[in-house]
Amino acid sequence: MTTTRSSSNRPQGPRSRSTVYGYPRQGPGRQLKKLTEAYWAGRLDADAFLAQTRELRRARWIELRDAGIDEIPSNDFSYYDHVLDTAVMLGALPRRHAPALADAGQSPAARLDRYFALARGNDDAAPLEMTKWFTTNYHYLVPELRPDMEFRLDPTKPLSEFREARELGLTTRPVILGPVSFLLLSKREPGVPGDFQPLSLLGKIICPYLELIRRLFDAGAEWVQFDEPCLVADQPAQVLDAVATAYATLCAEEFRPRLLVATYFDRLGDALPVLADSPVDGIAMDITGPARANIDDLAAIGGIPTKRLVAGVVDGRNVWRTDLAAALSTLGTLLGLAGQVDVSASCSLLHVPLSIEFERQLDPQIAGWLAFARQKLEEIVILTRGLNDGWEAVAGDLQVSAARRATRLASPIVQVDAVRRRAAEAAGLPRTRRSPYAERRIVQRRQLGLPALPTTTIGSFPQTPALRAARAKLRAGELDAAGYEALIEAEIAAVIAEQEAAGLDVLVHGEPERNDMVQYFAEQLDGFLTTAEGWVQSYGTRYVRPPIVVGDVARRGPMTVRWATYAAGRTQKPVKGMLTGPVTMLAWSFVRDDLPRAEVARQVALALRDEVLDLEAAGLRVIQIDEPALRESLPLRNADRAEYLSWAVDAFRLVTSGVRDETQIHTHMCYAEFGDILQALIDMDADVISLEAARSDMAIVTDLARAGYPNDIGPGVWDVHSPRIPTVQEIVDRIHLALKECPADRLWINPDCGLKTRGYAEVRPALANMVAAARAVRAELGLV
Ligand SMILES: Nc1nc2c(c(=O)[nH]1)N[C@@H](CNc1ccc(C(=O)N[C@@H](CCC(=O)N[C@@H](CCC(=O)N[C@@H](CCC(=O)O)C(=O)O)C(=O)O)C(=O)O)cc1)CN2
Ligand code: MET
Ligand SMILES: [Zn+2]
Repeated sequence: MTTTRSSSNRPQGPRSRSTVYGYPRQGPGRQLKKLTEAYWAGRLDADAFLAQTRELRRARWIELRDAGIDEIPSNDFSYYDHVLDTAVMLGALPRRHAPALADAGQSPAARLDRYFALARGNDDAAPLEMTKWFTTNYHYLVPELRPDMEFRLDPTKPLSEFREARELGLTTRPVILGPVSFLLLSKREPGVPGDFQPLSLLGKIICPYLELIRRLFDAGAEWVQFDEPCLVADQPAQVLDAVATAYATLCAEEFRPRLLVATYFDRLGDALPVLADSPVDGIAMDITGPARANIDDLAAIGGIPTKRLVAGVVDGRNVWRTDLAAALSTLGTLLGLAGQVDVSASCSLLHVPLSIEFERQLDPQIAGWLAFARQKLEEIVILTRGLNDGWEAVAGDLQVSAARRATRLASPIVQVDAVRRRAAEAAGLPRTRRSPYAERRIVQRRQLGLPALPTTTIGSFPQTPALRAARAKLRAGELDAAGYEALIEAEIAAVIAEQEAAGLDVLVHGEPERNDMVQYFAEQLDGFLTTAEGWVQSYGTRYVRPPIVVGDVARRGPMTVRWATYAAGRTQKPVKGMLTGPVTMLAWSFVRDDLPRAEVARQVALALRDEVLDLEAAGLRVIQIDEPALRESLPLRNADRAEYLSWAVDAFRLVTSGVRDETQIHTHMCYAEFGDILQALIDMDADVISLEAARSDMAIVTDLARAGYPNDIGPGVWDVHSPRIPTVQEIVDRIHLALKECPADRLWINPDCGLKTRGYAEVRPALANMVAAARAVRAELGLV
């Protein structure tokens, strides 16, 4: 590695400062989850909840301060989601929640309940919709706007958090979702005409933002951060104009803190000159991965000599230790391109676990390769010191960093020759099924003996507290493997019986043995590490522990065959084997940074291909490979999309192309805008694809039909994200909608997604209604 040591004689200029945009909210041991769920269950009253969560915020600030972070954020904390917080702050709430608002008064308990009702719904009003936050596995709540919306600032949250931190002697930088991204991330409130564009509310929404910065200024804020992550996607001129207008207006305010516009997850592209020419005081940019293009783009416009640049050189989305020498060298380059250069992570640290220190079972050498949020703070502080005081001041740290990288690159678990050889040979494997779909479907129909409009589910059945408790006991050594497996068998038998009773056509084993659809496989594959405490917020109080792809991936042995065959042995009906696909395995893991993702995906695909063939050999005639993350991983910039889709589809086909024509391959996807990837869905050539559709009135079926989608489709007829039980009539109506666009002999009837977060009290009647609806439509059409 060659680096220039230019930063030790850095140009005269202000000293650099260390900062972050956000820190994990949950606290050690997922305190926030536990407090919130206790509050919801009535086990904790509002006062206690508020007092204890306040303590959690204090502890986070103290942690940042003690780590040596110079400029500490506030308002990055949230009880549920920061986009919802912004909507509440702006008074941008749908009408169906307005009565609750009016009744709520201003008591803290009433405010909390109203807030959680927006997130989770209540008897009177459905919640806001949840969707993926850019290319991450975090979900935000989608604000709903209408043309006549009157925004009204409620600055309680940012102001009180700012003051709480002040009590610790800290002047924080409030972090707030900026006006343009807020509007772009919102949608129309139900009932609003389709031609309404949320962005048209820009003129109105600026007023509460102006008032907010005045109020924060009065409270003593020196800087405010407005997040505009939407600027890293390709945006039309209209959006870029909106950015210019919005920030010109905000900066024209006389009594205001300085404004930092923060962007992350990719490069700024055309938005860079717009921000550079705007009067904002600082710009925060991602300087990792493809976003390193920001460096050349900055140079091309002559830098931002009058502004502050916050350089996100520490990857906020992955868990590898930063190459400190390389980062310091990058920072040295950036010094010439801005009035001031500060050091940060590429995005909020919300997307990584809290600290590697909690992984006590981990090999210390491997732990040394990893940086979770707390370790990233250390890296940011070291880099800032290096930038200010020269390389010599951090020579020891650079040495440790280099030594850790060296052990990683030389480790026998990182590169496994047999895996490399097999992956290289896989280039020659066919990627197509033996016969085209039109022929496969005939043999599959014949041997599966399914009725028209076959009914099935997406895989998981309720993950009961008893199952989770059993796994916890197994881990703690209070239950042995045999006892645990007996429990899982009993659960599978019960799930099969449930489905027989409901009258479903293609059954599943219910996934009771899986802690998570990604972690479960990662635990059984070489090359993956899993964590004990590496929780990352997925939505609200739900967390995941993303595994870490540390080395070459290979299957040790069959992973699902035991449970799949056990289930198949309990019924005459076909049972669907259930696997998580390669793209989703990568998307919901932290992936190694020393090998192209396409290559890692191919290794995972080969492992899954073996599993598929083992399931087939064991007699499973239907196998589903879930790819719910295929859409969310689509790169934000159009220019990067084709390459991604090409390897993603290739990996799926590598998993599935080895089976006989008789074996029916299903795939499943949820939470997504599929419009951009319709051709990829066709190219995957699954015999059956199930998709989320209930909430969007089956619109996906129209999209697929227009795109000429040729294979079977299972648009979800039951929105499993809501506790509501759909009626038979509602489901019949949805089937009718789907039948307008899809012939009956290619249509399946299933829920939107798995049932793991639901309870049997909902699942039982909803499945019965779903089967009754399918039967009613079959009868009506004279089909059997
Ligand atoms: N990786 C991933 N990403 C995804 C999804 C997904 O399924 N997996 N689905 C979407 C998001 N949906 C989600 C839906 C549910 C949960 C969820 O329920 N998470 C659980 C944890 C799931 C888990 O890891 N369970 C483990 C550990 C459970 C646990 O917390 N155990 C306790 C003890 C529990 C007890 O004694 O009862 C402990 O370790 O402290 C298990 O079952 O074994 C939670 O937050 O509570 C997460 C995401 C998109 N992204
Ligand atoms: C997030 S997609 C979930 C698919 C999985 N088979 C399940 O049913 O839970
Ligand atoms: Zn799903």
